[in-house]
Amino acid sequence: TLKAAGEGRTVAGKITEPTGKTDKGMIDTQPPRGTRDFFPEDMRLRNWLFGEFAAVSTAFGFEQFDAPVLESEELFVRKAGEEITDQLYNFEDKGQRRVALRPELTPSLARLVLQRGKTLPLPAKWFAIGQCWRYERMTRGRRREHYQWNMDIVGVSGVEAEAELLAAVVMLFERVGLSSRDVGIKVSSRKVLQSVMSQFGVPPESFAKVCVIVDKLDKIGRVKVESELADLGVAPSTIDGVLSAMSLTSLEQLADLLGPNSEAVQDLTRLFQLAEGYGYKEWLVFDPSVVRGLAYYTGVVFEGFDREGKLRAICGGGRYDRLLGAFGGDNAPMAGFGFGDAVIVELLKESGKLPAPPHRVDDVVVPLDASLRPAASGIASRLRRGGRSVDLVLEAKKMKWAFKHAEKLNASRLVLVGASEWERGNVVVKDLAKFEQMEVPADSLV
Ligand SMILES: Nc1ccc(Br)nc1
Repeated sequence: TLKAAGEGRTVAGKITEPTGKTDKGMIDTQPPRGTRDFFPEDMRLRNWLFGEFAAVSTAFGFEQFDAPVLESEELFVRKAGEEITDQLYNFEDKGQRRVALRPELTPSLARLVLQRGKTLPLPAKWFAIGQCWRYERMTRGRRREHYQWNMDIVGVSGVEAEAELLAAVVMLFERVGLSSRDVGIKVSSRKVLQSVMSQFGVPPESFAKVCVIVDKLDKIGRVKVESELADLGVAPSTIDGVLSAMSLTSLEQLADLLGPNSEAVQDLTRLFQLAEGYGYKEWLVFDPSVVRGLAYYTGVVFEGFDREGKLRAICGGGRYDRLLGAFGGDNAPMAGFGFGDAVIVELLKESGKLPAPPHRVDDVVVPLDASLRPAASGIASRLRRGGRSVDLVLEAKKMKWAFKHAEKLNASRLVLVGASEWERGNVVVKDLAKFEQMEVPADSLV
């Protein structure tokens, strides 16, 4: 007997062996810990969402790329204490190579850009939708994989690149039915932190680590942030300076703190001006507490959030002008974002905006007699070659069953191949939307 168990169904019986076989000799039908199966109904939703991702990227003239899920570990080894590298899904393969399942797509993008080198026409505007992995102790029971949509611009040093990327994020939100009342995008720049830290004499080499620690403020609280910064040798007075800068609420206040000529103020002022031109300024919120947790960001950073504050960041991104240099190449200005497939679905579900794309076909073709199967198959082939999706009934079925089957498949038409009509070279076509039935020459059917 099948019983529903957790998220999937298993044959009755307890798992008795390390291989996961039950005492009934059945394999464990659940996917590996932290991973998901996509049944057809899940796949239809995923295809819809990824279709929206790709449609936005295409609307912005971006080209799609991909790279292996499996990468050399060295691509992701960074010494800034990031969660993403602490949870790297890495291992040694049978050739004693240190490899890892990619936790993000940006280092792979950088590798491909370096591979093309000077032959890559700039600016390059690339997007990808790829599965990314982390290995987290299951104590927290979180997923170990998700799909991430990335858009990146290589070769544009001005915040025009970030403005374009933010426009793409806004377009996605609008296409899936969300407004600036539902979600917003917090925007800041790491140059804020950089300016404050240099005012307090913090050495530049600590910059990435300080950002990673400060990014955890919401998660671990001020006391722990202060102690981790103190472990880095950052004086309490500096911490006060950093944290007070992060509590500013306007660009005017930022200009008072850093001076109107600070790069952070100029970048952000320009960015908000550009947002006005695109018409999405009301989606943006200046929030200097946003630093993002990736070590390689160097400038503007941003993250999408639900205004009810119930969920984790929906997406995140920013400028990272020194990643190619970190890989031993010549630097080029780069900016991009990552947009996961999980939080957005949670948000749409909670807002009652999650679509449930149905399985449907255009036509159901059914031979009403075994001798008419070759004729029915020929009709199905011709309809398919003409671009229609056709469910050809593969077993001997009566008309009543075929009718119910066509309705279940949300078909537009039911094509009945019956002996008497076929003798006249005809078939019966039931239009299931208009509830009409016609006998038509088989050869005329398209
Ligand atoms: N980086 C990363 C990978 C996989 C998941 Br789930 N979350 C974050």
